[in-house]
Amino acid sequence: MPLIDLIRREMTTKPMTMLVIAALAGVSNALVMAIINTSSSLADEKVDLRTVALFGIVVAIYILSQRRMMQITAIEVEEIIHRLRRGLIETVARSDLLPLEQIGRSNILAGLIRDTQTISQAANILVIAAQSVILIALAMIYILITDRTAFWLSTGFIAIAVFLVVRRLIDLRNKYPMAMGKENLVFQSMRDVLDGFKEVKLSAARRDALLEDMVVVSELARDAKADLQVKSGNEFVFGQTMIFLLLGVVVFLVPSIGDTKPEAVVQTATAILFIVGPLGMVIQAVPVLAMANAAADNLSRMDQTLREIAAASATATTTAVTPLTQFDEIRFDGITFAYAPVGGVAFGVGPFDLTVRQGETIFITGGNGSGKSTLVRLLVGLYYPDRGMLRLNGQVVDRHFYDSYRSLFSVIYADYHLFRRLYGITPPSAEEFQALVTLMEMGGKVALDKDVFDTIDLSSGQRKRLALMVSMIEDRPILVLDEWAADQDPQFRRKFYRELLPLLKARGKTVIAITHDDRYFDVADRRIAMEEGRVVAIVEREAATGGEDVE
Ligand SMILES: Nc1ncnc2c1ncn2[C@@H]1O[C@H](COP(=O)(O)OP(=O)(O)OP(=O)(O)O)[C@@H](O)[C@H]1O
Repeated sequence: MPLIDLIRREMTTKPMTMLVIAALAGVSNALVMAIINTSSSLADEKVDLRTVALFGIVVAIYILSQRRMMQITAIEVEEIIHRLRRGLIETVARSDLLPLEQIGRSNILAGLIRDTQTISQAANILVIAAQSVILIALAMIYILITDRTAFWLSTGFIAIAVFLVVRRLIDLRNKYPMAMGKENLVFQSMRDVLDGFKEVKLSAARRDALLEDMVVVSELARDAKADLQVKSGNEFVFGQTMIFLLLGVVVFLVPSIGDTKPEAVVQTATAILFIVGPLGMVIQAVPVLAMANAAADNLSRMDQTLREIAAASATATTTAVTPLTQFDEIRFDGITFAYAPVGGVAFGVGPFDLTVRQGETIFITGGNGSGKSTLVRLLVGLYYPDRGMLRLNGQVVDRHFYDSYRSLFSVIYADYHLFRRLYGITPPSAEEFQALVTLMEMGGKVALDKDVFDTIDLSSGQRKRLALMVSMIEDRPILVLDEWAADQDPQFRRKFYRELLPLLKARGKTVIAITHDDRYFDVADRRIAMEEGRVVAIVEREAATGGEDVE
């Protein structure tokens, strides 16, 4: 069972310790019942102080052991979930981009948020159910000592009830993952509404269509889950009915067979009444267990997939990566790459035969979908070539060297993510940061407190400037920019091409920029023109178009 495997694999408290504490709580709970039961049947006699003292001790043991049990469970479960989350995030961080894109963000988030929460919420119910089992077992022993006939009848009855309930619940087992799958779809729709909120807000037609779609998936999830709850509820009622029948048997049938004394009937009936609650808990816990099990299964399968992806990436992330601070030359020899086919058609790029030398400013140009970003992803080591050789300073870059290789690049993707913190980057001095703010014309817009920006709520052009500032602080040998200037105003765009790129070049940086700004093509040492995944021209030092760079 995935949940049990998960708990056994991850639990740090010894199972024996758990068992002893659970048994203590269960036994003390049962003893409370036994003392009350025995004393109440002797109600006409004088109160025995020793019994009262024993009662007090047993209650104290119950309080201590039950609290300890709950405490251990809460801490253990949250620790397991913490480690699971951490493991998943670490594996995600070690994985390669392409397979991660295929799993999809929604699925990874569902695992990280919903499934871990399901397990966390189930933990207490499961502990109480486990204790209930102990309690039921002890009550049965009590009944056995009190009256054999009643014991065998009760055992038979409970066995049949448990068998029937479990068999009916097993039928429901496969429905849990299905219901969760339906909920995943709701989760994706929710993300659509939240991520696309601005688009949704502006179009009533889009909003209505999206909501309609969401209502359909939500209704499917509702029906699947309600169906489960109703069936689980029926099982609960069925289980309780079995108990009532059992009580009936003990009270009406037991005295007429065998030689059971009337007080034994009372004691047995009281003991059975006492286990009504625990039996209900066990029955209720079965669907919870099934849900937590499905969640654990989902998590372990995702963990397994992610681990396989991470292992296949075979990069050196497990060992410390020594960042490369310089290079002479990167070479692409006959490199090709193709995406997995979409609709039967696979987009491929290459073969590329290219060289990037230290200090060069290179532009990559071409129409939409011509493969520029794909080339950049190959260049910075996010995608691995299907064929061909990647060489750094003449040495072949094999997969084990990719992490070091990637450390050459600072990249601002078209869909870049701006972090509020300078994660993994040594913060600049106040003077250095101020100089950057002035250079990027960001005065009064952003401040750096140690390694945290006071805000990243900026205009899209300003956010791009801030991203460039971060790259300059990061100070890696190669800066890759994907249409960086696209959302800059004409003046700053001009500054970018005419001042910033030459400045970076003067500082010895290699810049590779995807651009459509043809009036500035002369800034590049080389321009690589692409069409349909292939390089169609390499233009060395283009002539300036002449005239002012006015847009
Ligand atoms: N993650 C992906 N999975 C499958 N195919 C993809 C993926 N990303 C891109 N493609 C395919 O690769 C082609 C080239 O995409 P790419 O992003 O490299 O183009 P581009 O030249 O950068 O375009 P643009 O100027 O529009 O940014 C696309 O037309 C698409 O068919």
